[in-house]
Amino acid sequence: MDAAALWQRYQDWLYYHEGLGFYLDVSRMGFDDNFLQTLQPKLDKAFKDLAALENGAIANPDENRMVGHYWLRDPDRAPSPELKQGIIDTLEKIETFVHKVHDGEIRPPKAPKFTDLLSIGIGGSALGPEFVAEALAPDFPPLAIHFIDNTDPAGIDRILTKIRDRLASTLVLVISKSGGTPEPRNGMIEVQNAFAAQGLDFAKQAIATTGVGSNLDKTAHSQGWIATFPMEDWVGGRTSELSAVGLLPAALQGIDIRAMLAGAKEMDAATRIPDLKSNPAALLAVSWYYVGNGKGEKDMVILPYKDSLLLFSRYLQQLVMESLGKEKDLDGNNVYQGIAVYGNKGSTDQHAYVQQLREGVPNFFATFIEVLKDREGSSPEIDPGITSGDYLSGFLQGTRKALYENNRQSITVTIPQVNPYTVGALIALYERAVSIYGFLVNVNAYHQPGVEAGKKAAAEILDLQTKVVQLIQQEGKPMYLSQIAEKLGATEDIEPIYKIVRHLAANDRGIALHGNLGKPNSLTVSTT
Ligand SMILES: O=P(O)(O)OC[C@H]1O[C@](O)(CO)[C@@H](O)[C@@H]1O
Repeated sequence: MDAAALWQRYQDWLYYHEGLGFYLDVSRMGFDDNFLQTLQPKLDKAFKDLAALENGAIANPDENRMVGHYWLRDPDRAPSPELKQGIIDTLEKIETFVHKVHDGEIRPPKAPKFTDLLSIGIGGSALGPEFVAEALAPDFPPLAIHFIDNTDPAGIDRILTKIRDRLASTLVLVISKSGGTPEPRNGMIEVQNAFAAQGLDFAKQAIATTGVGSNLDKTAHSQGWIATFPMEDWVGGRTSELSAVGLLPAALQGIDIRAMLAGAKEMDAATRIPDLKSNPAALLAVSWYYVGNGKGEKDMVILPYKDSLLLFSRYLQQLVMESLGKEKDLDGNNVYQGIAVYGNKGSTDQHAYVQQLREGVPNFFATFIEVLKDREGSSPEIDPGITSGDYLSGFLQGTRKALYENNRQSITVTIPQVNPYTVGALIALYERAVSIYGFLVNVNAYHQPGVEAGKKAAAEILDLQTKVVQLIQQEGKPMYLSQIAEKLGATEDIEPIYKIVRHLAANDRGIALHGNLGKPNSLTVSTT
């Protein structure tokens, strides 16, 4: 396309939302009218399905659940007065609680005020709060946030070491919808140990956000934690950032959560319009469908040109991949759907992987996130008439152009600045784009059956470990791996047994390996 035609296409397809100061440019995606006409019936159905979802349909049939994250920012849309009141009450509870913490009315037993917030959670119970903290936390927040989002002992130590002198003034927030996920449970127990070691009363410094009646909820109540906040059955983990999961830690850090909700509500209204050109979420979903043939054939590379949006791609990775990455469609056919998401930030990535994007395997499309405002206040000139922000803006334009010239397609999302209002809007935009795309490809975007297989296998490994250790202790003499496997009636598990004992031996856990470490069959295993 020559420059004039491209400029025309840019203007024809440019979406602008005045209230949000938000632009979406899909002109560098190659769809044509023919494609759009063919897709229109599916898109019309997706709009209808989405309207039904918002009205309280069981949009997650496998789990027999409603999907209600859109009600969180517009409680009037909740399908019953009770649900509406629940949303309003939780928001008020969060605000009252946060006010009291900031004022020192709710305070730790051995310090005048809480200074730090330690958030323990994983997946949807971590990625949203992490993204928002990185994007929006003030430089000197009332409570400085730290995250434990794994069961990595060294990672836990790193955080606990960082805050060890302020543990007495640290508020611990355990987030888990199910209240039974191993990683946050392990993190919680390790943090409880750290509190005990300093003679601190964990319960007097702990709060939880979890499903009502979950194990975590019961623990928090029986131990007398300061407070618990509900996570509703109809909010999925990966769409929970604008529920208590994300709002509570955000508010504790001094972030304006009402503005986040208002931005999301505004974007929800814009993305509810059943017309492609007037609906930025539909424009995204249709672009994704086009570029990947409705089968996720191209990866989504997220390139925000703003340091504070660094974690947006990690956040989107779960939102998109856990929602869309499905073996079966809603009719039970094997479809192996999904869109792979990765990214980091520009212009940093230009010096990492943009080389491959421009010239290598063309298996992706890029999404540039552009922020118009460079910084608060004025910028010094780096070259005559040129600032650092001009460079950043120039690099974005340059990379977009260079990719296009080599037939690499891209979308550009433009926001006026990074603030609670625009971040709320971005979250809502992608939540709804995922909903629409899910309907376009006919998958249940709200369950995650594939995660269960790995969890189950891990639990079996831990059971096997207990048996292996008991056997080695009982035998009291070195044994070959094959002997262990045979005695346990687990000959098929010889490889996991080897990995278990190798891990224990590396961690002074009373197990030793003898023989050639490079030849597992030669090894004998004993107690130390
Ligand atoms: O909040 P929970 O129940 O601890 O779950 C954490 C995460 O685990 C998953 O269930 C599976 O990865 C996610 O969907 C969820 O966000």
